[in-house]
Amino acid sequence: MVLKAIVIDIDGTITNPNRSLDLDVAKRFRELNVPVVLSTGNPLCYVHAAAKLIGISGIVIAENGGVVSTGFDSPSIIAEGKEECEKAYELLSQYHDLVKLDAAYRKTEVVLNRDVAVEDLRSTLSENGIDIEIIDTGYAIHIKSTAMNKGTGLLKVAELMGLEPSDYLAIGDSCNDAEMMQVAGFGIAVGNADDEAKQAAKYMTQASFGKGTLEAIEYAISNGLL
Ligand SMILES: O=C(O)COP(=O)(O)O
Ligand SMILES: [Mg+2]
Repeated sequence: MVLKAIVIDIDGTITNPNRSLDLDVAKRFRELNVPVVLSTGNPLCYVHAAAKLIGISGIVIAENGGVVSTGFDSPSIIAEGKEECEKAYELLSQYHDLVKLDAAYRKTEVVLNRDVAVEDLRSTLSENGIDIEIIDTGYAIHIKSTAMNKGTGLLKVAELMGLEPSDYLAIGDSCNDAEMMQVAGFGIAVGNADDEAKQAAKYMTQASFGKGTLEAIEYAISNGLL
């Protein structure tokens, strides 16, 4: 066994196409003898509820690395940058019709409904000389600081768990998983993954969504990685 833990995305990776949790994945996590860390673009309350119900670690990565929780009942590490995201949002909303998501819960990002083209948002920002990242995960558009991502989140999580980032198997489906896969010891993209996630991964499963994750875990075990 080379790897000592799993860090894994939520939407598109442990879910079904309708965003419901794949129950076979939850069951499989409980049988594993390595810790499983959820890593998501969703806010902390969402991922903590998911982790508690699945029955896995309260150490999680939320808001694309902006928020790293040190446990269910312990304080979180919250990155700087919310203010610059709000400024970018104010500017963008002068040119585009935008709908904010989860605004009450977000500590580090501004997140938008996917009814606007990201390329148009990026053009508006660059025309106005604003250096901020805009990503589309397939589930939401995130206005985020360039200083944090799931890869920087994994560095913090590894430190909290007394492990190296290279000790983790990273599994994901989208552009926001790329840095985490690059920092981890081995990255697997599920079959429904976007091009950026596929490029960052060392292996891609045939199956998609939660079934892809089940395949990824079996691949890692049968190849002596887990
Ligand atoms: O928050 C999103 O946009 C997608 O969430 P995910 O990182 O769990 O896939
Ligand atoms: Mg995802």
